[in-house]
Amino acid sequence: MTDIVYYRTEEILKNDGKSAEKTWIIFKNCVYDVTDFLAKDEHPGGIDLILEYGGKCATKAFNDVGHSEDAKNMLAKYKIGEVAQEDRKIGIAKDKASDGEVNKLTRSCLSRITCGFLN
Ligand code: HEM
Repeated sequence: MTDIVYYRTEEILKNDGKSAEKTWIIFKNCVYDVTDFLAKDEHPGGIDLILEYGGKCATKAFNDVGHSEDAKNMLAKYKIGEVAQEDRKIGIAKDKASDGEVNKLTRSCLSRITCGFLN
């Protein structure tokens, strides 16, 4: 089993797709490097919508659109790690839409790995 990589707020924020080449977004306390997805230019909602959340939490925006399971599966492929525990309730990582979701004790191991995508 691969160890989970935890990222600090400071590092996530840097990868905003503007000041850095990489675009990372946070979804449900997990970190996704969506640089390659953006390079493909295949997002039906356009690149700019995603870039707006570069380095930040996109959970609410992503959920509000009502993305399909296909979209969630697509996103899952870009996961690179999780937000560090100590940063989950502060700053850009503050994630009201999914507070503590990754670590809910009632979740199965599988759901932790998939970041809740399967339930
Ligand atoms: C990298 C993460 C994302 C992936 C993989 C993704 C994927 C998709 C996919 C596959 C669709 C087609 C409809 C569907 O299957 O649900 C879609 C539509 C859409 N997405 Fe995303 N999306 C992402 C992030 C976002 C974000 C952060 C926003 C911000 C609001 C957004 C806004 C939209 C909108 C508005 C549509 C509808 C476009 C239309 O119908 O014209 N997406 N997305």
